[in-house]
Amino acid sequence: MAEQERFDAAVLGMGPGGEVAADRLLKAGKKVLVVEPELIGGECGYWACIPSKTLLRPVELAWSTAETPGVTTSSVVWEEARSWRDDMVRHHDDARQVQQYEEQGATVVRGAARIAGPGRIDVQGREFTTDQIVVATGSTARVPDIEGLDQCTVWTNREATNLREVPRRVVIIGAGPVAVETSQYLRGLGAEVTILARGRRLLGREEPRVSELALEHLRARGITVLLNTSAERAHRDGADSMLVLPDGTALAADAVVVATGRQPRTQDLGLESLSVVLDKETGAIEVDEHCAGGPGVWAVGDVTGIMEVTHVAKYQARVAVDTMLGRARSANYDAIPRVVFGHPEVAAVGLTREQAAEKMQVVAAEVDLTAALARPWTHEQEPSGQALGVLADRDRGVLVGAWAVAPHASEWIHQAALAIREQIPVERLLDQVAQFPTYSEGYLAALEDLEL
Ligand SMILES: Cc1cc2nc3c(=O)[nH]c(=O)nc-3n(C[C@H](O)[C@H](O)[C@H](O)COP(=O)(O)OP(=O)(O)OC[C@H]3O[C@@H](n4cnc5c(N)ncnc54)[C@H](O)[C@@H]3O)c2cc1C
Ligand SMILES: NC(=O)c1ccc[n+]([C@@H]2O[C@H](COP(=O)([O-])OP(=O)(O)OC[C@H]3O[C@@H](n4cnc5c(N)ncnc54)[C@H](O)[C@@H]3O)[C@@H](O)[C@H]2O)c1
Repeated sequence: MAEQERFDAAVLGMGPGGEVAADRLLKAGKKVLVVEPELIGGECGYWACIPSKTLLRPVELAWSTAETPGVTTSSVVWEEARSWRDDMVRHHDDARQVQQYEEQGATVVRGAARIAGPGRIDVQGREFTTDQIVVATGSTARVPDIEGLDQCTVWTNREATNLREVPRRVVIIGAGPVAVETSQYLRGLGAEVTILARGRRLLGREEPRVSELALEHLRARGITVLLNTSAERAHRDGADSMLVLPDGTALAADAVVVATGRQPRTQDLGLESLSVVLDKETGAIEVDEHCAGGPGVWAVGDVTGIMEVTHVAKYQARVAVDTMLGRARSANYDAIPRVVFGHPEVAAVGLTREQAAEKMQVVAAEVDLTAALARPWTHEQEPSGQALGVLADRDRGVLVGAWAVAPHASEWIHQAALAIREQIPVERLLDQVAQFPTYSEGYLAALEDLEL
């Protein structure tokens, strides 16, 4: 008979969702099993958030430096930037993380977990029993079904964030956050970059105005953005990967980056042995407001397909574990910020105007930050394309959405997140006093323009 050990909880997958769940359970004194086939830190730590933000940083600094009088224009030294990225992804070595979890009392098992039945986990022939299972197995890149693409040099987020050499010509398929961020660091590192967007705009989840500004900025950096098109077929021609567009244009690339969304990792997990429901279209685990997928089973992060960002994975883990520990919480996905890092940053929170108009009498205002504020001019010499938009419910007099395209927007969007989530009346927000000269002052300018 196989070895059997009993645990209070088993965490399957140690990306940000799994890590927060495990940390919280260990702090509560629980006996915890953690299972991870690759590296503790997950996709986010090694192939997504961390390396992409690390590669964007030298690029944005080089671009900022060029825009700031009195500083020597710096160029990015690839080998040094790469070395910092390698440090940030821990050279794909998680020995310290394993040790830290073991020191906290966890049992760490390397391997792919399979659920053998309620409360039963199998990892490559080792069996464990547990009262609770937390599924935090994340997602993988979805590769589009394009004839001949398999003959090409195709990069998912994994190769794109861990590149060793910068390709000369890159074509990116997709127009979401991954495409917009990746295009900027590759461009800043010297590649010729073309984005193929199958829709009319970039960042299709955001306000059309956000898409317009993002497009302006990318094009100003020399990134080619082709809208309303995609690769119809592909083939290899010597060293070149060739993508053929519907109008017959053939694009040659040294690497084709697929940035076409994510696939929740629910296959081969043995979920059929539990009363868990998977979304028919995406395969994501359906969860209730406590992130429970069934009795004794919880799911957090990308595997739920709810909002595939790290801050949501971590939030869901807090909700699930607190509920498991008898302090029931319900997840509220209102007003969770969405950010696209780059130069400048794009940030948004709450509803878009189209979404809001279905539910309420909506009023909107947009402020050109370069016209309204001093800060853009003390930040760079010739600022342009920087704006803040706000949306309010006329009847309730509260904000329901906001977006910004400007430096550091990822940080100061949180003021709108707080106002929306807590439904702070616009009247009260108008009495806030933001420090001078900052981007935060933009809120007053935008709120004063709202015709409530
Ligand atoms: C290029 C890119 C950049 C991004 N940048 C950002 C960003 O800046 N900010 C942000 O908020 N979000 C960002 N995201 C999204 C973010 O990476 C994900 O939302 C986040 O990683 C989800 O965390 P998770 O814990 O659900 O899963 P993951 O990070 O995917 O981790 C899941 C873990 O489960 C493990 N696993 C898989 N199968 C099994 C199994 N059978 N048994 C046990 N373990 C298993 C995997 O090996 C992995 O370690 C980015 C995504 C991409 C692609
Ligand atoms: N800063 C951040 O927080 C950050 C950064 C990167 C990614 N993420 C998250 O990671 C997830 C994945 O991002 P993403 O940009 O890959 O996905 P996405 O789902 O946001 O966008 C996918 C894009 O690919 C296009 N597409 C899909 N299938 C296609 C096909 N067959 N041919 C051509 N185009 C196709 C879509 O039209 C869309 O533009 C998202 O949820 C995103 O929010 C977050």
